[in-house]
Amino acid sequence: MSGQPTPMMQQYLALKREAGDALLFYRMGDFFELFFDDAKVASGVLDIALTSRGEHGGEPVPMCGVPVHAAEGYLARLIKAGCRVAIAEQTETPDEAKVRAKREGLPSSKVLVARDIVRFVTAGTLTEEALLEPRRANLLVAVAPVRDGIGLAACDISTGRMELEQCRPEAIDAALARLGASEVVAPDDWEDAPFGTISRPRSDFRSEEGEARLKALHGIATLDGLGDFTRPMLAAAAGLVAYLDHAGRGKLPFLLPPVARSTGAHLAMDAATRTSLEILQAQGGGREGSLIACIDRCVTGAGARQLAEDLSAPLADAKAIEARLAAVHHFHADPLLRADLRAMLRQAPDIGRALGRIVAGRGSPRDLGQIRDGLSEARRIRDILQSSPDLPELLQDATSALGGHAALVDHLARALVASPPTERQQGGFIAPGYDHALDALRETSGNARRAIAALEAKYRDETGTPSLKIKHNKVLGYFIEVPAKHGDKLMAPGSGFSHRQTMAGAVRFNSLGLHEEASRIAEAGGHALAAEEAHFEELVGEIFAAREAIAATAAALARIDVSAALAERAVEDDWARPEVIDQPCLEVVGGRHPVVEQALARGGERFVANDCRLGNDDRLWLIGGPNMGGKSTFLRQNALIVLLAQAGSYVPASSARVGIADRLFSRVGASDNLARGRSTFMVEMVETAAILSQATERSFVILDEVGRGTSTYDGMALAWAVVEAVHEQLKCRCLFATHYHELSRLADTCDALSLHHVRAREWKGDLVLLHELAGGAADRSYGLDVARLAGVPQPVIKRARAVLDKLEKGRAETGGLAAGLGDLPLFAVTAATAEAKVDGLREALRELDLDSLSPREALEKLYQFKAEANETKA
Ligand SMILES: Nc1ncnc2c1ncn2[C@@H]1O[C@H](COP(=O)(O)OP(=O)(O)OP(=O)(O)O)[C@@H](O)[C@H]1O
Repeated sequence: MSGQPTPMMQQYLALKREAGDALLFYRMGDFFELFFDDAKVASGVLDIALTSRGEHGGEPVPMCGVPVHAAEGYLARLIKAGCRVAIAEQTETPDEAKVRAKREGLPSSKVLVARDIVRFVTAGTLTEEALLEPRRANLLVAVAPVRDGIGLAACDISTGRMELEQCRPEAIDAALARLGASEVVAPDDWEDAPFGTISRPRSDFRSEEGEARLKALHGIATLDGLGDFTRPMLAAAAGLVAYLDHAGRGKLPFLLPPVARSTGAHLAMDAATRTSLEILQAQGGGREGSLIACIDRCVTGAGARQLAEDLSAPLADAKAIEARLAAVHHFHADPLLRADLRAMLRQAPDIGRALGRIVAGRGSPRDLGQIRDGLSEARRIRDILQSSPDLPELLQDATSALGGHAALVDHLARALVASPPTERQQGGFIAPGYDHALDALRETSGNARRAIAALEAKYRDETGTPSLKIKHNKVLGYFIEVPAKHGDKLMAPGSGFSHRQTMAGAVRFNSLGLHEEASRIAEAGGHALAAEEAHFEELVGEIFAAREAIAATAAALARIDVSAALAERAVEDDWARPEVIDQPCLEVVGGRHPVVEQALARGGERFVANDCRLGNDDRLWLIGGPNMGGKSTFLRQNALIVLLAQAGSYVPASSARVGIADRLFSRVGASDNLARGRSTFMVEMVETAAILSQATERSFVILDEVGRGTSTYDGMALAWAVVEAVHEQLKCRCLFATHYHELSRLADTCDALSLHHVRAREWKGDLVLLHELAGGAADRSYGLDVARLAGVPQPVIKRARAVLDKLEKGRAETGGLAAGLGDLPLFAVTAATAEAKVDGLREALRELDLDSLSPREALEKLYQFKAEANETKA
């Protein structure tokens, strides 16, 4: 049909306009249907059939659908694929629609069931257990770039946690990388929005609005008691709450009072550093092979989420780090306590997320049961912690947050059955003995059920039909069924049975007795359900009232789990407690790379431990040696040791003194990380530029073969200049791995730079890589030997050897690539001297009294200045 769209289509199109770019799930009976482009996208992602239904504008309308009962699984796949979904439910039943039609004077055949969007399902606004990963936080972040900075508001609505912070425009990428949000929203006029950001109207991001919403949300007159919130932070909070309001269609999820995250409280790492150190994700994209996969021994999902956060945002404050280390030490020193605690934690359900669902109005009886079990487990944990002597402060604080729920636990324990169901519509979750009226109703329906069973036996006897059965289905309710061949007996007038339905092989009947018992069941069942529903609401209300204390208990359990898990990990591979100090040093004895060590152990190989000693007078190590010799591994293991120590963990070393770093940078020379749209060398240079502009004297930098992505001369020249800049200007701790032997000359001019190499040995003509770090420059690079090890054919190796001999001969004769570089003054020094000379000239000009000069003197002065200026240029 073309021309005027049908009423249904009109309703659909109006809802779709509201849904915007979200896919519209349009409820029709037992299905959610999708139309037009939505249907094409969804059928592609979900791999379900694309059909069509009717016409619109003369064209068939593409359509696909998913059954309502299985919608969660489909939603999960759509969200994972980056889609957002608007759920349009029927907001009245067909009967209600008919009544309405009558009231409005419409023919009942014309009336359409009313529908409305009840919720937007987006990656950042999930609470369903099935859609969330248990060991990963699910963050929604709002970014508010305003005049005095950029505000960020982050929340995990599955647990209610909310944080506000402010950063400078150049630090926004690093902040977003740290948060790793599932969804980012920002004002539509923000030009630097990263790809995938959801645009929202600028008017949503007003700081006054943010302040007002937060006050109203937490019922407080001023935010002063919560922390110091700046204007950009409040603007971001406004944007966040407005988006949640939009997604929940006016129903806000669980939000705890916000915490202000202060800049400088954490070790800053940008996105490239995180990727290169493979903290939460390996280069391949998965968790396998990452740092967290290697160290995570948490026994609860909440603990794993906390650990991921600790590793994403290590601390920069010695006291706070020490507090965490003391907690790990406590469990490290007491294996029995650790084992007991971990066994208990394993039993504890994820109360943080159960609470999130309950407060968001999506809780189930099972969630209530989880709160009951989690809180009572928390009390048992509190008891054993309280009896442990010399509890460090962090654990004392956590312990005190575990209790205080006695009345609630007691109430839940009395009210609920042992394992409450996930569905509340069918009832059956309130324990017997809790409500006598409910027990009586249940007894009535139980009696009636027994009476029905008795009726079945009685009718079999009376009719002489042993195959007679009393059955139940949704449409008919209770009925009597006999095989078709016995149907006539019951059809006979005066039999007491009334015919209801004839099927292919059976006939169905009703009887007065059955009808009476069925009515008793239905009535008692209805009342029982209503009673259970009322109890459910009451219990939810109680939990809601205690939400902040329950969230604090959940956070305390997570912290305890992390501390015990880090202790467990430290014991496994004999890690050491680092000494954390406020000086720019790094002294590691017997350091190891946890991920490489684990991989080697699987193949029965041993990792060779290495030391690292960086301090004020030796802060830049230039590391050479053969390919595959272990340079990258050494660089990274030291960066990971700094990161782990500042996150409050023991470290893979025999001992470590770690001077707190303000920023950590890790750069790997071009050739990896393709698929980024920029040439690899360009990426390398952009990243190097970032280090040169951002690192401070307190930073720790690892640079791995910077310059290798371009021609030898260009690459070496850049590497040279970068090393000089790090040494002369940044003055930070730095490990620099390179294949350019020529750079070793820098040791002559840079006094805080020292040379090191990974050792290799030739044994019976074969190359043996020792993976051992030694002082001094590498003797040669062994590139051809490694190529031979890798299986490059012998003739090619032979030819390469001949070419190499020629090149080396040339080098010996001419002084090589770096000939003449020895006389090159340091660039920073050159720049500084030139600057001083220009200043001198300026000074001389200023002091010159022009009126007292003769023309000849003036000319002489001019010549003199010109000569000095020429000198400066040189
Ligand atoms: N300390 C060590 N002990 C044992 N094996 C090691 C050690 N360090 C590295 N290895 C092994 O050597 C391999 C290569 O190490 P790595 O990538 O660090 O070398 P590289 O010197 O950076 O090489 P290239 O110059 O080719 O990049 C590792 O994958 C690991 O298997």
